[in-house]
Amino acid sequence: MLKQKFKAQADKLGEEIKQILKEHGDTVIGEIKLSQIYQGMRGMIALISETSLLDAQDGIRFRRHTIDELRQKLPKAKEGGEPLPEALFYLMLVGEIPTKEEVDTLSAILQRRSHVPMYVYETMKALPTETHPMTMFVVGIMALQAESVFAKRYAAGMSKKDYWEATFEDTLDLIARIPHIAAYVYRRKYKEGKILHPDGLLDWAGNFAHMLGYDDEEFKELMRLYMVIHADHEGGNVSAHTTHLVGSALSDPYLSYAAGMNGLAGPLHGLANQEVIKWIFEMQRELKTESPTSEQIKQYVEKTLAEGKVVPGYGHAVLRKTDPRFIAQMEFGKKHMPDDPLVNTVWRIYETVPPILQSLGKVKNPWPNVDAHSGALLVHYGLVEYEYYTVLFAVSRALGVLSSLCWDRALGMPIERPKSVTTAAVKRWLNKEVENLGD
Ligand SMILES: CC(=O)SCCNC(=O)CCNC(=O)[C@H](O)C(C)(C)COP(=O)(O)OP(=O)(O)OC[C@H]1O[C@@H](n2cnc3c(N)ncnc32)[C@H](O)[C@@H]1OP(=O)(O)O
Ligand SMILES: O=C([O-])CC(=O)C(=O)O
Repeated sequence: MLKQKFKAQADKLGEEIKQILKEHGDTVIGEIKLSQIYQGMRGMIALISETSLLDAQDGIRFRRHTIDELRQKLPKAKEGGEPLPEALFYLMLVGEIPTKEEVDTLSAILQRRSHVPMYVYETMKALPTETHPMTMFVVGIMALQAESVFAKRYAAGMSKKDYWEATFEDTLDLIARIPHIAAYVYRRKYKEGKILHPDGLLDWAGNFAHMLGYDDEEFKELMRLYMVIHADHEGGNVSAHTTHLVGSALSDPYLSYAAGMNGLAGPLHGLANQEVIKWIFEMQRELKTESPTSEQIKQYVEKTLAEGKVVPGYGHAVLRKTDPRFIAQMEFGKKHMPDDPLVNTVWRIYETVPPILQSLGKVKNPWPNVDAHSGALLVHYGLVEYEYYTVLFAVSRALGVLSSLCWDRALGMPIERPKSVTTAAVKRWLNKEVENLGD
């Protein structure tokens, strides 16, 4: 059983960590420059996250498997198709690639746990329809928090040794229920509240596509790919770090995930996926063409920069090459919609933007990230409501941040509380008025 398998892996790793710390706990792993504490802690190794690891050149690896490898090795809904996101969740939790049978069992477990109480829908319904989909979504998650096993058991006096199990239960419940909340947000906001019933025979992402109202088999494949590639990006990104941080106070998985998703809703992070399509639509409107030329794109990019704005979908805090998640989506586009004008515009932007950003001399990574591509694929299938795109990202990110939270509690991670200092304290230290920074 998945739970027992996870616990056995966690116990094994817990022992190894104990030993590592016993032998090497005092080993110095690097030095911190003053600039780093003013500049977003870039490059500082400060966290442990077991589910994935980011390489600046090669991109994300989930348990050492690249996106390419996952697309080949993970079980699929159909021959030659995209990997099943449940399989990635299993891999992140247990560290092993599951068999198709194991994934099917997990899909069935998620189906069984997917009931969302009526009051959660009523809470979301109370919001005006103009409310941003991410706000509606997080309100839904917060309403659902009343269901938390962790919160109930903690209130009843749960022992530390059981935290992992309560977190595991909440994680499975949340992953099962999140697509239902997300689909409700879409149908309520954009489809006059006409809710679609789940299809119990479909996998997690296939059923999500169905509940959104997209039964095209190709769209279901896109959802499977989308849910895999957005799931995790090691531990330091805003959504993963926030979920981990809030969870470290023993806030339950509902509270922790909701907190992380409020971070995902920022335009420099997950909201960039809506900003990209908004920016392209504005460009098309302004230039009065569906397919702007490279020269027209160049001028529009220069205008964007002159207005003091960022080019959405480009740049990254860690990556220094084209995001392999962008490439995976480009491959999907080449296979399924090579002549789509909007998708072709995204590819022309890819040829045009990097040299312009490079020429600024300050942008550390001029290449596209995951968000530069995702919207165009969705528009192709008719999902044009770009304000909704970050909710899709949030559904996927649940797989990574919640499996990480299971690891946090299973490994007995403590409350996170780094030290901060004031600039006055920095000045006192630089002037040698005090011996240690922070005194
Ligand atoms: C899923 C994800 O979260 S992926 C990221 C999604 N976000 C985006 O696509 C938004 C556009 N990109 C950006 O704003 C940035 O590249 C970030 C937020 C992703 C990374 O930020 P940083 O690590 O600070 O980037 P970097 O060190 O390269 O920034 C240096 C300078 O280049 C600028 N810069 C970086 N990327 C861009 C860009 N795409 N367009 C214009 N300027 C940029 C920064 O704003 C900064 O300018 P400043 O010194 O005047 O403040
Ligand atoms: O790694 C980051 O900082 C942002 C990102 O691409 C992600 O979270 O998917």
